[in-house]
Amino acid sequence: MRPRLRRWLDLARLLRGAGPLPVTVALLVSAAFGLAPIVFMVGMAVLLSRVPAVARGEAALGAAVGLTLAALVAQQLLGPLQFALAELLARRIDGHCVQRALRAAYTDAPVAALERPGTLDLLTDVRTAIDRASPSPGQAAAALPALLARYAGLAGAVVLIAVVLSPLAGLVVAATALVIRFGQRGSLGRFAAAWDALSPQRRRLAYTRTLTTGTAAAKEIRVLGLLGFLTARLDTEHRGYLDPIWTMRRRLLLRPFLGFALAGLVGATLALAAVAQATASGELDLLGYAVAVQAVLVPIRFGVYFPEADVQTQFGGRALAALMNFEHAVRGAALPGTAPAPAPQHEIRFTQVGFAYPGGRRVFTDLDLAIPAGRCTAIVGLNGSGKTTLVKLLTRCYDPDRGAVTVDGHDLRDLDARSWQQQLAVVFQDFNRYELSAGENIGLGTGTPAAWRAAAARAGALDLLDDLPAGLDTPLHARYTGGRDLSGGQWQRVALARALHAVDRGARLLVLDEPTAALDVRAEVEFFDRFLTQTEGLTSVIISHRFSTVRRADQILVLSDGHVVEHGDHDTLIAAGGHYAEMFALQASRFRDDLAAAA
Ligand SMILES: Nc1ncnc2c1ncn2[C@@H]1O[C@H](COP(=O)(O)OP(=O)(O)OP(=O)(O)O)[C@@H](O)[C@H]1O
Repeated sequence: MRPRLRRWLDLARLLRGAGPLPVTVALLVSAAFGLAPIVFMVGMAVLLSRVPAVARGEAALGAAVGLTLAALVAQQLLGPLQFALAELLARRIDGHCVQRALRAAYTDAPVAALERPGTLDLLTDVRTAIDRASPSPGQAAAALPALLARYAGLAGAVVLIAVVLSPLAGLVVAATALVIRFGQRGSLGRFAAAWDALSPQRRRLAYTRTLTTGTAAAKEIRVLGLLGFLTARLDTEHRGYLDPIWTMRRRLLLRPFLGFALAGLVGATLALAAVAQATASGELDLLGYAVAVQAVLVPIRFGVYFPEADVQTQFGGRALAALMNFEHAVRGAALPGTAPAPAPQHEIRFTQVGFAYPGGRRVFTDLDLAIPAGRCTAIVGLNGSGKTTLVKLLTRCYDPDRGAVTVDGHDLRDLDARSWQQQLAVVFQDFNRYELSAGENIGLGTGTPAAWRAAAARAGALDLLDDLPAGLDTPLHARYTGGRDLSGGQWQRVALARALHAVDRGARLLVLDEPTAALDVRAEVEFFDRFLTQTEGLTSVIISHRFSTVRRADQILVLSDGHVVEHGDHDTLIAAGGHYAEMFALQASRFRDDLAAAA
């Protein structure tokens, strides 16, 4: 955790994101709001000390009355204004923080960095704060002017006490206020640190809550009768989280609060005793007495938490620290390479590639394979053989820890990751189903409706689009008015259209990871026939665990346990009578049955 002073400075620096004018106005309003009670105090003291003159309505007191009333009105008006300005600053600053988090997560961060549990935790903390489920960095920074108001009030009161009573009394009162204040903040800081340590419990609880109250698992909860199990689970998670919180509250907040309240009482008693003694000895006239008694009470208010600032600065400050640590972590892990990536002209080659997921077992030890440019390569293998991991290395979600992936002899690690990824059109196995219109799901911010329809036609998704209530404009989720949800196979066609649209826009390597897993048998056959014709001349890689569907590919690589165990075209592999021939025969008989059933 960053040193305390650094964290305050980091927060103050965030204020720049809100623009100079709102910040200046907020600081001035807060200073005035903090000093208004002091002005009111002096005005009241003047009026109290001249009660008979007030009763006679002497004009000489008009200034005191005016000042007192102005201070009273200012207190009433400036409070809400300070609140509104804080909200404005917080919103603006949080907007900048969202940009920073997005930039770090999606530009600087390779997927490998995002999958590290520590980094993921930081990102989750940032997201929770930005969603305002806990105080945000913007709220923390916007609370700084509110703190200024409090300290301006304290400074005013201390000056008054020093002037009317004695500098020593002013010092005692200031010291008492600051001891209570820093003590309370310290307790809050320790509470926040202990709260952080409970994040695994908090996440489990949040997950169980979402599970029980969301729609994702509603079907299974009903049909499998999981309500009792989940309710008990929710109860256990609640206890696991809330019991330690309450213990911490008593230990870290309540007991120190009682101690500091006692310290405040002692300080105030000493100050009031000094007021009594000075009054008795005649050193203090009525005006001085009235000022001192009110001023002594101001620092006592430092014995409570400031609802407008404390939780915000404490927890929002931690969220900012999480954001800064996240930026640091992903920048440190950024993929190397700056050279612009060439489009593959000759081949992409994996040479002696080794790779293991962080903390996981080794997926590849010495993987060797070549993907010729302008041809279709199919990679087949059983579940867990490493096919998707190969796609992740090819798309530079990760870099290998041994060996190299090269494009026409250029090591991918020397190339700028973004420029390489711009050459790719990819449908991942777990591709995203965006809650956007059908057209936007294909174009994702690029192209025209005509281009989307052309890509959809090639992906076999045109009938599907024409069947939607508002065609390309139909939102692809039932929760939106006029929206429509799609079946797994229909979504897969939309994802294919998205990839083919990317090819139209200049992508030079098409990678499809299990593109037909959700299609029925007839659609799968159709897809491959159409796909190979339409992508002729394009470098394409198709991953599948169905051996029987990729036989028309120019080259088939059989992956087993992280190694290419066979390669060649379909006829060569069948003639070889190895693993491919065996799996093909096994799956093809099933495939024929399914096809016959579909026909
Ligand atoms: N993010 C990850 N972290 C740790 N291990 C992983 C991760 N993703 C995959 N693995 C492991 O890597 C191995 C290869 O997985 P991969 O997903 O590449 O296989 P696959 O051939 O694509 O399988 P499938 O056909 O089921 O999609 C498996 O043992 C898997 O458990």
